[in-house]
Amino acid sequence: MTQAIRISLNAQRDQFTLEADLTLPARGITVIFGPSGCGKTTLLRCVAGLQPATGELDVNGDCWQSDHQVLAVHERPLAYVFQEASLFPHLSVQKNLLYGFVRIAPEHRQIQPDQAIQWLGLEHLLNRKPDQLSGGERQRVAIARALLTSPRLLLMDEPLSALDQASKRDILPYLQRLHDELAIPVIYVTHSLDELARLADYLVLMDAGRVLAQGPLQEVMPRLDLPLSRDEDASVIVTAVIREHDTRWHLSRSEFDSGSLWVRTPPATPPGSTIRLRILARDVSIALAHHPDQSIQNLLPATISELSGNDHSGMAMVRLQLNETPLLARLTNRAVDLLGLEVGQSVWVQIKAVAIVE
Ligand SMILES: Nc1ncnc2c1ncn2[C@@H]1O[C@H](COP(=O)(O)OP(=O)(O)OP(=O)(O)O)[C@@H](O)[C@H]1O
Repeated sequence: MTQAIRISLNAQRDQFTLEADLTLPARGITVIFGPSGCGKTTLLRCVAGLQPATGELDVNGDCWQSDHQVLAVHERPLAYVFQEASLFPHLSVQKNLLYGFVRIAPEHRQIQPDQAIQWLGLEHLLNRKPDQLSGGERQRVAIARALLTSPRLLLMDEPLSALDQASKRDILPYLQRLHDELAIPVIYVTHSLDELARLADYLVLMDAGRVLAQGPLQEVMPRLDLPLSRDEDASVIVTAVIREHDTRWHLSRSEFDSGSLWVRTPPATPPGSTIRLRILARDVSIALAHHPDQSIQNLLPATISELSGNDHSGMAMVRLQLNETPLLARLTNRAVDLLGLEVGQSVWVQIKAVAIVE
């Protein structure tokens, strides 16, 4: 049995055509990213069976759609979380949570209420009614309720977009927890590069109804041929392990495939903890020689693997390899010229800031 999500769906609505050919991992969070109107919601709706599409859909070995059969919406074991939580207003949080759960046969229940309540931090909210919750709390209840239906696939369509910045910040750690704890695959639509950087294991970039690129986050983000690398916040994601703390300066040494980086000590991360780092292209600078000043931190040897100038903006993007790990650096075209940078050259990169995103 193939453990993957195979989506090969075409749909047409008025002038808009969706052509999606995707193979997504059997578990983890796949983020669908692209400009407004590119078809992200249409894709989710076709997967859910809410919108007619032709083609094939196979979810971890179960056929949901083929030339011979098309499962109706209610026959697809999935859950859908929308921008606005649609909870039953007259039921308490607890009753909202149990609504779907009790309708699942006990032998098909993959997640127990206590587990979902703990993951989403709902213990103190169980007796409240939805109108006594904040927007972020309502959305956490909606996610827990969706999980308790034990879906084979969880679809999330911009679940944070209706929330203010503070509520988004509060809810993200709960979503991040789902990476490790949840065996159910998630397809997550967002406009936000920040959510993408924090949540995605696998990334699908869409444009005008088509798939521009798909692959593991670490492979897609550094690609210079894709629009993400031209974004003001272009960045790469690096997974690292905390090795030691410098308690005097509140810094920690984190080790990744290709070296070490000092980062601000994240809370509750004993040595051995895995963290996800986001390194923005604008925070990376390039030097031709090792600087003798030992106080400079996060200076690493690298090789230039690709260069792309942009005459219009005057800025260039440089792709570098630190052994196994790709990195992006945004420089002015003038700096590229002054330094005489070219592909294959060995240089030093200084990483001026590293954000811990998980
Ligand atoms: N009910 C509808 N009838 C006709 N066309 C529609 C309908 N809903 C959406 N569309 C069109 O389908 C295209 C894709 O829309 P969709 O909502 O899937 O995009 P999206 O990427 O999710 O956008 P956004 O990020 O703005 O939510 C758009 O061109 C849109 O105008």
